[in-house]
Amino acid sequence: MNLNVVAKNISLSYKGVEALKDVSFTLEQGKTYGLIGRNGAGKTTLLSLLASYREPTSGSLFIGGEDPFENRNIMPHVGFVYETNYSDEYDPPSSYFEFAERYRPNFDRGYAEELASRFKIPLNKPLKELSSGKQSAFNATLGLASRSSITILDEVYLAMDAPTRDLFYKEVIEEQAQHPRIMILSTHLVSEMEYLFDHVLILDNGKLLVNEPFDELVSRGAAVTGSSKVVDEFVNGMTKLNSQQLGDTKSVMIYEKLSEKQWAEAERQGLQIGPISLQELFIHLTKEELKDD
Ligand SMILES: Nc1ncnc2c1ncn2[C@@H]1O[C@H](COP(=O)(O)OP(=O)(O)OP(=O)(O)O)[C@@H](O)[C@H]1O
Repeated sequence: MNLNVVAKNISLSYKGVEALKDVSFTLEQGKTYGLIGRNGAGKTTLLSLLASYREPTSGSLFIGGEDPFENRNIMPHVGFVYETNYSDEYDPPSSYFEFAERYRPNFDRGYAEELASRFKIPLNKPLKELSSGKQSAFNATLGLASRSSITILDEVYLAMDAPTRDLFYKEVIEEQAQHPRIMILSTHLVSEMEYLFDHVLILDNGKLLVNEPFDELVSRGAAVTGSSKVVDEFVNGMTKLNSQQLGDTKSVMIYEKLSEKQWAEAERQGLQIGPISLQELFIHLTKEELKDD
């Protein structure tokens, strides 16, 4: 079943709050998407549409060519896991696995138990008694082992410690190799997760600011460093994200695909051009006002 996602001009308003504004994108099987945005940018709102928890106020959303809302052909194939409050949950992980086995067509119980063992999650202890890190790892386990064609993980990694997150990232890569699907990872941990992303979506105040393959996006960011006057002349007319100066040395972050001619010109003028990370792009693209100095 080819369950690609096509979103066209989607907007969603809560009472008085326009959380998503005219957002369009497509998602393809086999790719891992990084969904990034500042607090309140609309990430969870967007994911709740994909999971059919809500309907858009306007625009259209298709999964596998069909409207997913209350659609029994589609919903079992969309797995949405997010930080859940288990403080009143007496059921143990094993009960959730039984439930998932019944309702998730691709759920792999053997893999879920293997992951639980690697994450050291006790299978028969009430969820309310697990530490928050183990609860997060349990959520990630459910998401990975469900092997849903559309697997959505909304910030489930925040409470995990660093070694557990590392284990989780390795599983994401391994799962995409063995059981390719659409994986959407919503996160604030941009710097440590960026190597997982094939494609990046950046939401900013409900608008889709970036919708690009990871490699293309980062190749458009660069830090130009050199003598202040030469740098200023070189970056004149380019989109500038940030600048720093120490004595006569200036470094300007640009958001621009440089041509071969520009690279050669930079070299001729003794300028250094270095890469910038997705995290830096994210910080500067979504700050309140772009600097223009
Ligand atoms: N149920 C709701 N009722 C009213 N407004 C809401 C509701 N849920 C979210 N919002 C508003 O919609 C906007 C987007 O919220 P959303 O939770 O989608 O952002 P987010 O990017 O997931 O944020 P965070 O990173 O803080 O989790 C915010 O302004 C938020 O206050």
